[in-house]
Amino acid sequence: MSSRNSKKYTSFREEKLEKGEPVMRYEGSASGRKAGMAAAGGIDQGRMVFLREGRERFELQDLLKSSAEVLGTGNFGCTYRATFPNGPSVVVKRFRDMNRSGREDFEEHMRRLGRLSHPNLLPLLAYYYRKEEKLLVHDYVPNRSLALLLHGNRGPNRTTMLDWPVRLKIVKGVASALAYLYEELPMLGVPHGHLRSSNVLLDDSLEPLLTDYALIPVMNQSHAAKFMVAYKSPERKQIGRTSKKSDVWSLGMLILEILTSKIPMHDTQQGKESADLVNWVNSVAREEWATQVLDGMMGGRTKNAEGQMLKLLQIALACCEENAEKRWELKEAVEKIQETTQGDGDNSPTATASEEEVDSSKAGPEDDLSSIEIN
Ligand SMILES: Nc1ncnc2c1ncn2[C@@H]1O[C@H](COP(=O)(O)OP(=O)(O)OP(=O)(O)O)[C@@H](O)[C@H]1O
Repeated sequence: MSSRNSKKYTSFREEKLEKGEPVMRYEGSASGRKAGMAAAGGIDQGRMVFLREGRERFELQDLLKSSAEVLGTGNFGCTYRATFPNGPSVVVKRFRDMNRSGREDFEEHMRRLGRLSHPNLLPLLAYYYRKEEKLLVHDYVPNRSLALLLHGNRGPNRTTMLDWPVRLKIVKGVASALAYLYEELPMLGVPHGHLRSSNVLLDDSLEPLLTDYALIPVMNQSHAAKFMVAYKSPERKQIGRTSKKSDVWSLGMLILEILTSKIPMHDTQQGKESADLVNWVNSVAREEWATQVLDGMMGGRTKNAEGQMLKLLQIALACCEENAEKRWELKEAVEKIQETTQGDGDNSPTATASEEEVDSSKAGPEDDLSSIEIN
């Protein structure tokens, strides 16, 4: 390295950091996706702060020495899976645009997030603070994300894993975690802020675990405005600001995605053709919803399944109401979702309906929906 270069960068890794590129040392795996965290240098000041009792602790140096796999590069930085020799895997997410607050406020917010505890929230295990960059550490969730299962695997696995009871369980779990966030973080303008299918992870029993929640208060505002899902809500476009109801809109979009297996517009790459899910559903005649809108791969029709799917579709559309004033509060949306199966009895895949029962459950979506009030 020339002296000019060595003056500018003390190492290859710092050069990468400065250029805003993901920093890693490739170890020559066939896919090129295995990387050593060892090279993630330039982050060796500061300390790793753990937020959970009873969890195995490690230092930043251990993390840097672990073997790491890049899970993806999202809008905020790179996300790695780091595996310790004889230890568990953790996920380390690197954020560069997280300087909205000073260190004290940042740490206070992290402690607040560290105290959250809900079966459908992925706990924040630890964080690392450096002015230029923050690391957030969570457990690795082997089933990865709902986005991957819905859109990344069109094979037989998707049919068997994401059947209707599982999708309903995911919707209910997400709703319950959101309700918890709203209760615990009433001081936040938008308590989740980035609800999308890649931030819904699935545990071994396919229970949903929300991640990337409550980060708006610490994200640089311009970056949040450009990339966070809450900022894509109609009110942000109409009146230039988000509100507590922005998460309700995101929830509606997520439910539409779950029911149709189509990717919402805010999640598609620029230039890639896509349909706005709300407009698309509304463009299909109601009598056709069961056959044209609902993902046929949900399969396993139980006695009441189709009626429940259509109820949930109506609820999702109500959550996506353009006018935020008229849109439900989160509490109301969650109640409607939890009521979806009320009085329907067993919804397990074993309670499969006979052909006749399935046919009769198709008898006019409006009949099935008459019991829910929208708006
Ligand atoms: N704890 C985790 N366990 C397993 N997979 C995870 C975990 N956290 C994130 N992922 C997956 O890693 C990939 C990259 O995540 P990342 O958060 O960087 O990007 P994203 O969710 O696609 O976009 P965004 O940056 O907007 O959140 C995604 O597929 C995500 O679902």
